[in-house]
Formats: sequence, C-alpha cells, structure tokens
Amino acid sequence: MAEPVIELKDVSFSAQNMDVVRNISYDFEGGKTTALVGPSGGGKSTVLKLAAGLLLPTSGKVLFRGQDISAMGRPQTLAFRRESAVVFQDSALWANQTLFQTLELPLKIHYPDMDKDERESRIAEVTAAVGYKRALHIRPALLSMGEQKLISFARALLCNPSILFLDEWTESLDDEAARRLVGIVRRRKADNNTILFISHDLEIIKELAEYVVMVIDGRLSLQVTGEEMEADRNVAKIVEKGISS
Ligand SMILES: Nc1ncnc2c1ncn2[C@@H]1O[C@H](COP(=O)(O)OP(=O)(O)OP(=O)(O)O)[C@@H](O)[C@H]1O
Repeated sequence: MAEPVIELKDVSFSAQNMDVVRNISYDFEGGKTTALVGPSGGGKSTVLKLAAGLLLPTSGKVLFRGQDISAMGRPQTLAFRRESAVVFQDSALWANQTLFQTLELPLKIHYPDMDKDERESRIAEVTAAVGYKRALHIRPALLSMGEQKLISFARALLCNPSILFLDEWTESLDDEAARRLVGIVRRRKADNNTILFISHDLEIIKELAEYVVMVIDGRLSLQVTGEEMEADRNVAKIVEKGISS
C-alpha cells in the first residue's frame, strides 16, 4: 500500500447535539481514487469536509502527510490548501463576485508573482477544459446550477492540485458535460492524483473508484476495492442499494 496522504484517526463530528460522524478511521492512499457512497444524510459530505480540513473533528485527528491538520501552522496550511482543491455540492461560488474574480483569487493567493496576463490565460485554460462557454464577467446568479458546477470544477483545477475532493460533482450536469468532467478525473487519476469523490452514480463509481467506502448513519459500513465490487455481485448490490436509498 502506498503512503496515506490523508488519515482519519477515530474521527467524530457533532453539531447541534447531533452525532454526524462517529469514530471513523480510514487512510486515503496517495495516488488512489476513493468513492464515498451511501444514503442521503448519512454523513458523506461531512467526512469529505473533515478530510479536506474544512471542518475540524470534535474528537479524533485528521492527518495530512502525517501532520495533524488542526495543529498545522500557516505555512503548512497554505501548502495543504495549494496542493488540494474542493468542488462543493452546492458549488459555493461567491454571490457578490464575478466569476473572473472568483477564479482569480486562488491564483493571487498561491502564485503572487503571476502577472495579470498569465492569470487570464490560466483562467481561460481551465474554463475551456471544463467546457464553460459563457462570459466570466458575470455573477453566479446568472448561471444555471450546472454552469455553476463547471466554474466550481474549473476553480478546483486552477492551481493544479494533487489532491481533489469532489462532492456530487456531476449533479445538475447534462451527459456531455458530466462525461467531460469524468474524463478530466480519469486523466488526473492516471497522473497519480489522490481523489476522494462523492457520487450517487454507479457507472461513474465503477469507472473511477479504486476504493469504495460506504457511510451510513455517520459510520463506515463497508470498505471494498473497485475490483471486489466488480467481481462480487453481492458487494455491487450492497453499493447499489446504498447509493439509491
Ligand atoms: N453543521 C451541522 N449542524 C447540524 N447538522 C448537520 C451539520 N452538518 C451536517 N448535519 C446533518 O448531518 C447529516 C449528514 O449530513 P451530510 O451532508 O454529511 O450527509 P450526506 O451523506 O452528504 O448527504 P447527501 O447525500 O444528502 O448530501 C444530515 O442530517 C445533516 O443535516
């Protein structure tokens, strides 16, 4: 097994007197693609946000390359942020900023020496890669949910991260747009990126996932490899049932 890039060590997360995630331990192997699956409300997004360091556990630890995320100083946090990127389920674009401003900010933070022309060309590159064709000097309210997803995905690609956290990333997209993003993830996977994604689409899970982890009621209920899922019809059925409930 390759070195784990992200480790969840007995992680729990509670909010408003509710145990959302309970005592989860899991190592996300470097260079591998893992699908988080399970029924709605089971805790997948919370696990993804804990792994991405966007939520801090109520108890337990999340380690990035062996370092406790909650104890990292600013330089290490910045390095983790530059190396990783998140596509949120709701896209999470800034309502009061143009798409261009939203896409320019990560480049300004992580590449302070990049000049405006270079930023424009990088933004043009990633928006073309995801197939976004409309203007960039407009605000997200003018976009469909699918177009917002494309911009969110383009933002995730901007700094060429080696770790991708993708939450319901093909939701709201038509087939052509979804296939395009699947193609991008497939190429990133071939380039040994570490990818953690949430999907309710069995075909996408089968196509991309090397590991499948099911979260039900805040707990890990199944951990299998993509090969085991492919080979064992019973396992495939459990996963299928889990994602459709
Ligand atoms: N900060 C919070 N405060 C209160 N409840 C929360 C919080 N975060 C998550 N929850 C609740 O915890 C449960 C799990 O949420 P989560 O979004 O992680 O599930 P999910 O498996 O990703 O669901 P879906 O597939 O519907 O997106 C839900 O019932 C949600 O309302």
